[in-house]
Amino acid sequence: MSKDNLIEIVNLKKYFQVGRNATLKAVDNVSFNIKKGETLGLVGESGCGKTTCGRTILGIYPATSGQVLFNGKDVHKMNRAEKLEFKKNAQIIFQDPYASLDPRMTIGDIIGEGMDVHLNLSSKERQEKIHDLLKKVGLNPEHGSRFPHELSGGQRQRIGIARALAVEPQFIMCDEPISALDVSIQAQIVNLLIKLQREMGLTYLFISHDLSMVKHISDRVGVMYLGSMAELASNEALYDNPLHPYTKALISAIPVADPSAEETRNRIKLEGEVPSPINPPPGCKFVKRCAYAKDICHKETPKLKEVEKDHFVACHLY
Ligand SMILES: Nc1ncnc2c1ncn2[C@@H]1O[C@H](COP(=O)(O)OP(=O)(O)OP(=O)(O)O)[C@@H](O)[C@H]1O
Repeated sequence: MSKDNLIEIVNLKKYFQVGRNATLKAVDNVSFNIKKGETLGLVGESGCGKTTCGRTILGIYPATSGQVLFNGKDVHKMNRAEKLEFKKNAQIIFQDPYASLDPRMTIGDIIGEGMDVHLNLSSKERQEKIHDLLKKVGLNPEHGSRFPHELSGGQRQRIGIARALAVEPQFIMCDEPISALDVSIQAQIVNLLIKLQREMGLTYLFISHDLSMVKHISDRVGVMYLGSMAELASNEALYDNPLHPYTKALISAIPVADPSAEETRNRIKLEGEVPSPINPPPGCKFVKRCAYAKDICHKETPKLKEVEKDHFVACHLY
């Protein structure tokens, strides 16, 4: 394992058994790394496997096969003590700031809960840390005695962030952390995450279907489709020089602010529905979402390969 990597994911599969005979391949042989201190964005249409991938990395779901190495240790083979340490080091920020905070607990106790398990603090230290965290995420110490229903959506997501930070993690999986928020609040939350990352040296997996927000926050970006990685590259390479036809289509659909530019730009239409991951199309699974499909594209789904330095793509055309 390279010492630059915090996380290495090798041939990860997460299959769900649905009904008696069907298998849903939510994550199907995915490999990538997350470097220390970077943000890896994971994008793709609804149901492509982003959340399942993140949850399997965190060990919330057992892997069907493959490995997730965190600081060189396999997350799915850790003993009790290692698991406890991993739970402290790898936190999650949830999509829905309304459902993810216990309405019966005060904000202070929500933030303090993880500290009680993982940090050995006196009650004075605990209180001071809660106050510091509230300030760090742009709230006041007085918010600590309030309940979630007294706060706005943006404020609640700030609490979700403070809760994740409370146990001093190395890694945070941000699972669509802004999609339930008003557009006006979304940039504030993303900028807060960027600021905290710089201050605390955090590593993020940022899951979203909002390609412009992912561009804003990520160092590298992976594009998922039907449980597979279509393309993985640096932020600049992916947005300025997308190689996979599917990535090209997704990027061409990003809304632009200028209506006159909207008329002239070359939008690649994604026709029809995403196929079911229970019954993906035969041959290359990307074929239904590929504007350039040729005869060769009916061979099996190609593996992700490096076609330019640090630019990986799974496509027969390369
Ligand atoms: N516990 C589960 N049991 C069975 N199928 C599941 C389970 N969780 C997810 N799936 C299926 O796995 C596939 C991937 O789902 P997942 O939530 O990971 O996608 P996603 O890309 O995060 O989508 P979204 O953006 O809508 O959250 C979907 O077809 C989903 O229905």
